[in-house]
Amino acid sequence: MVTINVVVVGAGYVGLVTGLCFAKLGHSVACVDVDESKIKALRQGQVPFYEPGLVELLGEQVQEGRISFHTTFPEPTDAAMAVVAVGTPPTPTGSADLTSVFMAVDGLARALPHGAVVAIKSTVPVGTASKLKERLAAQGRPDLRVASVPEFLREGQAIQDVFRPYRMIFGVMDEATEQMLRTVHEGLDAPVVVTDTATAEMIKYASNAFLATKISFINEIANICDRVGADVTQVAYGMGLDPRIGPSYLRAGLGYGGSCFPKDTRALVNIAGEAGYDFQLLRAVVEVNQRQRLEPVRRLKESFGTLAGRVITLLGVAFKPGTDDVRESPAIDLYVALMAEGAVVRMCDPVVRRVRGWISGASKILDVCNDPYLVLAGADAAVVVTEWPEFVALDWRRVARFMRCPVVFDGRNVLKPDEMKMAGVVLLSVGRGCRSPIPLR
Ligand SMILES: NC(=O)c1ccc[n+]([C@@H]2O[C@H](COP(=O)([O-])OP(=O)(O)OC[C@H]3O[C@@H](n4cnc5c(N)ncnc54)[C@H](O)[C@@H]3O)[C@@H](O)[C@H]2O)c1
Ligand SMILES: O=c1ccn([C@@H]2O[C@H](COP(=O)(O)OP(=O)(O)O[C@H]3O[C@H](CO)[C@@H](O)[C@H](O)[C@H]3O)[C@@H](O)[C@H]2O)c(=O)[nH]1
Repeated sequence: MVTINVVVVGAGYVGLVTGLCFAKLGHSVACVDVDESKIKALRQGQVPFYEPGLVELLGEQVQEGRISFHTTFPEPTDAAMAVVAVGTPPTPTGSADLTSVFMAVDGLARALPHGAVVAIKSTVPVGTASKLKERLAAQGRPDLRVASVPEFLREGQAIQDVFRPYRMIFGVMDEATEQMLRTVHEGLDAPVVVTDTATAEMIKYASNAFLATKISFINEIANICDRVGADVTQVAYGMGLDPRIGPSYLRAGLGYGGSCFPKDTRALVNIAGEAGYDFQLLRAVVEVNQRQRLEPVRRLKESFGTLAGRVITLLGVAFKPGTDDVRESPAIDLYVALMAEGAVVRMCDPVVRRVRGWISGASKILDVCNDPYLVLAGADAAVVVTEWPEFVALDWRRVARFMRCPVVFDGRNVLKPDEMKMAGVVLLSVGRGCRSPIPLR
């Protein structure tokens, strides 16, 4: 195999895991990040976020001497390929903010040797690779080759997704770039789709938008199930057995969160709008998702009458299990909405320790407890926001005894109704056929 020198710009979820993957494949990797504390931690073998298996993989590759961490570009570098994996957060209008991508590419323009490949892994609007090519040419670097190599990893299982991807998309402008990408990815066993860069960029957005659509669709079905007395978990199972539909992304609940689906769906609505097209379907997907997050507030209000003074415990703050990422977590919207109703809100999560939330127009740091029994004691209701196995495995009989009112809203449909009934819990769920308000003491 050929060893390639690779520079990875951005050492977050995507950059770090990608860098480690290339290192493991035998390449020599330099990771660059502007965040000094992140680089310092990585040099000490610490991963500044929670991702299963990453600390071990980092330790192994540092030991092998195949990966190094920097706060500035090694200038000039002999890297034949650079990967751009910096953040592309949403602007207030919902489109992707490309400031970090431009900074990264401008840095690479000064650092890379002749003919190197600049592979964009950040999720960027369709047409960005072409614009970056022009930007590089304007800086006297028409020789640099720009590619779009979107990333599809899921947080919480990032290593598995990067080492065993469902597919690899190589958006290229010439054959030499395709060849370089094939060489660098040699050893990964997945179908390769070679396209132009705009198509590759669209594959990324369309994939996320489609998965988000499945989620909003099943949440709509769930809301109807509640009104007509059907069980959405069985509906999803029955639907998913049809291979044309498939079982994945049909778990009804409090909707999607995280750093990608919310941002990328809004960005695609914007991309369409800027191209003169109204993406009606996706706009509805976004709207349904926003409404779904607050379903527990409506349902608890129906039952309690008012939430003023009620103690409500949110079980789960991370946007999904297996990560400490709280970006766009439904828990934060729920916290704010419950506080606005006058409730006393407590939060619990096995890995998140604190979270920032906008309360009454001010940004506040909110503490998160890691002992569910502590925050459930004396509570009037609990909401399962994140389906951590720790919450499913609670001694619910014990919990029901020491909650003031043993009401649990299962926002992820992970608790077993029969077991909860036996434990003495009043269970509310999403789409399992119980819409009528349960009058509560
Ligand atoms: N997180 C995911 O699951 C995921 C999956 C697929 C694609 N993506 C996309 O990949 C991109 C990165 O996402 P992430 O979650 O890894 O972000 P992140 O915020 O975890 O990491 C981005 C890193 O880039 C660094 N950075 C910013 N500007 C820089 C610069 N000019 N030079 C060097 N470093 C710089 C930041 O300090 C940060 O450490 C985004 O576009 C995202 O949409 C994310
Ligand atoms: O049936 C389902 C499946 C997921 N979710 C929610 O959807 C969100 C996203 O979940 P997941 O896809 O597992 O997490 P991410 O790490 O955000 O990964 C998505 O976003 C990444 C960033 O673009 C992509 O790379 C991945 O392919 C894509 O799955 C989470 O809030 C989940 O709770 C549901 O509500 N129901």
